[in-house]
Amino acid sequence: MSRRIGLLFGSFNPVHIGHLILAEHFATRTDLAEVWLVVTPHNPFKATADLRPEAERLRLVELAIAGNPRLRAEDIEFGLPRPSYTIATLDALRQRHPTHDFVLLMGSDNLPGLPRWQEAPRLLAEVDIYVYPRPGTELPDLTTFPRVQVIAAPLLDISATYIRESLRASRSIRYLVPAAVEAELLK
Ligand SMILES: Nc1ncnc2c1ncn2[C@@H]1O[C@H](COP(=O)(O)OP(=O)(O)OP(=O)(O)O)[C@@H](O)[C@H]1O
Ligand SMILES: O=C(O)c1ccc[n+]([C@@H]2O[C@H](COP(=O)([O-])O)[C@@H](O)[C@H]2O)c1
Repeated sequence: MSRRIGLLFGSFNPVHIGHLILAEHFATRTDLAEVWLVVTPHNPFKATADLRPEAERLRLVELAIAGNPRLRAEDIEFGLPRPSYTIATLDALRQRHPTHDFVLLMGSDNLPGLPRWQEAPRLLAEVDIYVYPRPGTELPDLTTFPRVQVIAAPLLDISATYIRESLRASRSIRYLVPAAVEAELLK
């Protein structure tokens, strides 16, 4: 039987416990065997003033998940054309891991825009998507998304932006990121 692998895409600038709690939740409380944190390189359409180099963001994810056999840091997008379209990443992952069955993980805030993603009809036809409800977003009519399943997950109201702001203001990031990540960020 193929292994079902959840994909959590993000800039992880930097990774924080919100990401980790979410990843661990899907890896241990759904039918997924593993969750891979796919580090997205720079999105050319987004501001980058305080974006750490991709290799550094990947290393922080590796530090954060060290010793957890169900989580993995994935750098496949570093070698793909930019911007990173999810369908292209999925194709590349399937080519590299033909026996795995990939599932997209995303917050409900992403759903309304999904039909405008690259090759959306093929993406929506080919892959299961687990959507976790996010406060402040309403779920659209799911009949247009037959492969979408809504799965509640524990959410923390923190973001990488909050971590970056805290660092800039020399405020504590203790417990907001794993200790090893904190040590690296404070170097
Ligand atoms: N606290 C959180 N709870 C649930 N999902 C989250 C949380 N923080 C981020 N995510 C989701 O995790 C994925 C990767 O997040 P991303 O790297 O963009 O982090 P972020 O913390 O939202 O970053 P930033 O503040 O820089 O925009 C995205 O789909 C994002 O919506
Ligand atoms: O494939 C696409 O066309 C596409 C368009 C927008 C977003 N995405 C995916 O959604 C993730 C979050 O996007 P964003 O723009 O909300 O940061 C991003 O890392 C991509 O994996 C993908």
